[in-house]
Amino acid sequence: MLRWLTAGESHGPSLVAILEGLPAHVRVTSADIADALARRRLGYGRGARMKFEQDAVTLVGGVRHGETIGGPVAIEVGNTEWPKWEKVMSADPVDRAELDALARNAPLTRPRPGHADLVGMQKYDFEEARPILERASARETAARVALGRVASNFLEQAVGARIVSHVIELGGVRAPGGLWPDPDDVARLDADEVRCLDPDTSAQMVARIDQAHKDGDTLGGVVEVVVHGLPPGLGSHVHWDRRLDARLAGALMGIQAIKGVEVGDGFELAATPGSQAHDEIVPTADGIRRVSGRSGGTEGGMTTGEILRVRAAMKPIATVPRALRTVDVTTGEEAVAHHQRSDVCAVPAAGIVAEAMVALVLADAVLEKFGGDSVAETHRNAQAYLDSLRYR
Ligand SMILES: Cc1cc2nc3c(=O)[nH]c(=O)nc-3n(C[C@H](O)[C@H](O)[C@H](O)COP(=O)(O)O)c2cc1C
Ligand SMILES: C=C(O[C@@H]1CC(C(=O)O)=C[C@@H](OP(=O)(O)O)[C@H]1O)C(=O)O
Repeated sequence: MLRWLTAGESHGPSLVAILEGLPAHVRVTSADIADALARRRLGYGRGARMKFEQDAVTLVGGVRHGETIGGPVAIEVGNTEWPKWEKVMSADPVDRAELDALARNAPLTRPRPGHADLVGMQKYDFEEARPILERASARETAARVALGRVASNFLEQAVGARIVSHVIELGGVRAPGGLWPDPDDVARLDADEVRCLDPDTSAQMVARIDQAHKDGDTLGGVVEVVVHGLPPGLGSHVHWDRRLDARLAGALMGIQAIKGVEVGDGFELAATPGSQAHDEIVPTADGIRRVSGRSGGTEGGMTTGEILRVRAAMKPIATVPRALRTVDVTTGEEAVAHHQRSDVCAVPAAGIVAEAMVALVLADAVLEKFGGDSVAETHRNAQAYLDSLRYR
């Protein structure tokens, strides 16, 4: 079983992440993790913080000379904004007068609609939103992306699976259907301002972001994660919580601002007659295959061995520059929500986070099926299983 946790606040000294249960000899370096984190910072429409903050990666445990050694992998991602927040976010008590003198520490009593602010204050008994928004912030996704890179290195080395994501909709602009990226498209996608495969759609998406920026508004969209090279039989039909599609959906919905998930053609299938909705099975020189990929590569909660395809819908950024109505909780009077700075759109970054979540779920499912205390053992077990399928 693969277990993982993250901790840390948006303006704290660092985020920390632990991945436990990975076999030994997974090749991974700090440069790999820094590379994954750099991909998460890409994307047209992100706010000022992405430009002046760096992700400072330290591999704290579980890796020696570029390979995992079987113990928990611990990663620290430093927040380079920390010096400005040292007093406001200090773990130890700080003199009250000193805190009151800091403009940065002004109490956030006008909770922002669409954020965890208000309900978090009610639930955790705080008079202002700072302690809530610090942890609710999607800054935390940097820690997930760091772990996701370790998981995706494992997947590639153990079973040869490779993950890629792309943006298929942004601010209502949709890419043409049926474009599924290949792992070799990653560099091209990363070079595109909105990580969209189709250049014309990409230009329209960028124009839509510019317009939203001018209007003091924000945008959401849809990302698709595509995985090539998975074996059939990850997950199981036998129980709801072992179904791979349920596990993927839960992991994707666990990303900040994700409000919908589809597996394969998802909602569109609901409107399609059965004769055209399923993937027919045929014999080929490559073994038994499906002629289409509408199901998204799962049947009965298990991978089919075809391309896995899942989508996640992100709501528009909730800190809207043209601030929304709220209540000042100190007076109970109507007010406008806090706004300092914000992303106009973070859909391209959400795609990188979605890749990480999918990698973590799949790495867990691979280990559940094939086990192994070294990557070579996982690989041998997977290969023996694939060999046994030759006639099925
Ligand atoms: C990569 C990424 C970046 C985000 N950046 C912002 C941002 O700059 N401003 C903002 O208001 N929300 C941003 N969000 C979304 C909020 O974190 C999220 O909406 C908020 O925590 C409330 O959670 P909920 O939308 O899941 O209810 C971002 C989300 C992601 C995945
Ligand atoms: C810092 C990151 O994203 C942040 C996520 C976020 C939010 O509310 O979720 C709000 C913004 O932070 P701030 O309020 O400090 O400007 C984003 O910059 C990051 O992704 O590394």
